[in-house]
Amino acid sequence: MTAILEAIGLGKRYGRRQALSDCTLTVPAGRVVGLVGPNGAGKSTLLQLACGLIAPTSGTIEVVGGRPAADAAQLAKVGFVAQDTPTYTGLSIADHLHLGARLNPTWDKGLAEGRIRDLGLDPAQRVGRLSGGQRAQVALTLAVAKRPELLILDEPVAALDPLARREFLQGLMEHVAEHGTTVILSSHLVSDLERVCDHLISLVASRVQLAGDVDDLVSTHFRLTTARRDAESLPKGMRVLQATHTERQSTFLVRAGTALHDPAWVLEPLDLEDLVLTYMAEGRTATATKTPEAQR
Ligand SMILES: Nc1ncnc2c1ncn2[C@@H]1O[C@H](COP(=O)(O)OP(=O)(O)OP(=O)(O)O)[C@@H](O)[C@H]1O
Repeated sequence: MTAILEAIGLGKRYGRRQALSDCTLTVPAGRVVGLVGPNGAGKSTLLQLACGLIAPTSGTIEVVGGRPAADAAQLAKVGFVAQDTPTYTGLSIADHLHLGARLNPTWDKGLAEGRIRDLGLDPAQRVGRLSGGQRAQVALTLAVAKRPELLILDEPVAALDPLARREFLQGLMEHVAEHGTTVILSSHLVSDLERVCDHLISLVASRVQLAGDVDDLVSTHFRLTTARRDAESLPKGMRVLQATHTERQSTFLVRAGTALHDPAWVLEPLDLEDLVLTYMAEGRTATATKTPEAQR
């Protein structure tokens, strides 16, 4: 497996606030990676460290074989669309494309102009007059026309309506299919991620809680329903993430390394949304049980 991002003990602290802690992570190349986690979990911090906008306070990070933003060649390998899809409101779309061409040695003029045309946008239009969805598309066009090896998108669809979101993600997937770009995409919309991602990273309370291929994660997580019993009585090797009980019945959300067979159990696979929410809830409980001092 070729890694496109490798972090070892990566951390970022702002004064007394730890934004990211002890993050050790390998992101395989050629994937569309979903980054999830509750507000303030450290997603933007990790993405900004990956593109070199901020420097770590501990540990190391390498992207596409080098230190983020180390030099012009390294900058050219990574495309980044920040959370607020920044653009110059007073400039036209064509001005943005000219700027992109001047600033990026690997600029693909045909790709940029073709994308704007396919979107039905007028290059003479001032970007400040575009809708949020159209502005997001312009920002994505600027990032992909660099022809980066790694494309980092920080909640690019957060402000878009469901149709604009679908179109944005469709455009992204078409680009990935054609150019093989690795994408890391943060979002709170797990159903969107479920459609486009094949690898998932979950951050909770500044720490990596879960990382892996979506297929592997989905095939090892289950909802298990049985006659009422304690979690401790389940076989070893099964990790119980959540347990609920009625008078007669127990339901466990579990992670199991091997296939589960017991005629007394009803097993259902967890979809990605259930899985993500279960881990988030588990992370919240763990954080809540820490002392306030330990959380700082
Ligand atoms: N420039 C900064 N100065 C001080 N604290 C910061 C700064 N940037 C982020 N933080 C803090 O670091 C933590 C992680 O923030 P971050 O923006 O990475 O979270 P996030 O997971 O992207 O959140 P959201 O989903 O709300 O966008 C938060 O507690 C935040 O307040």
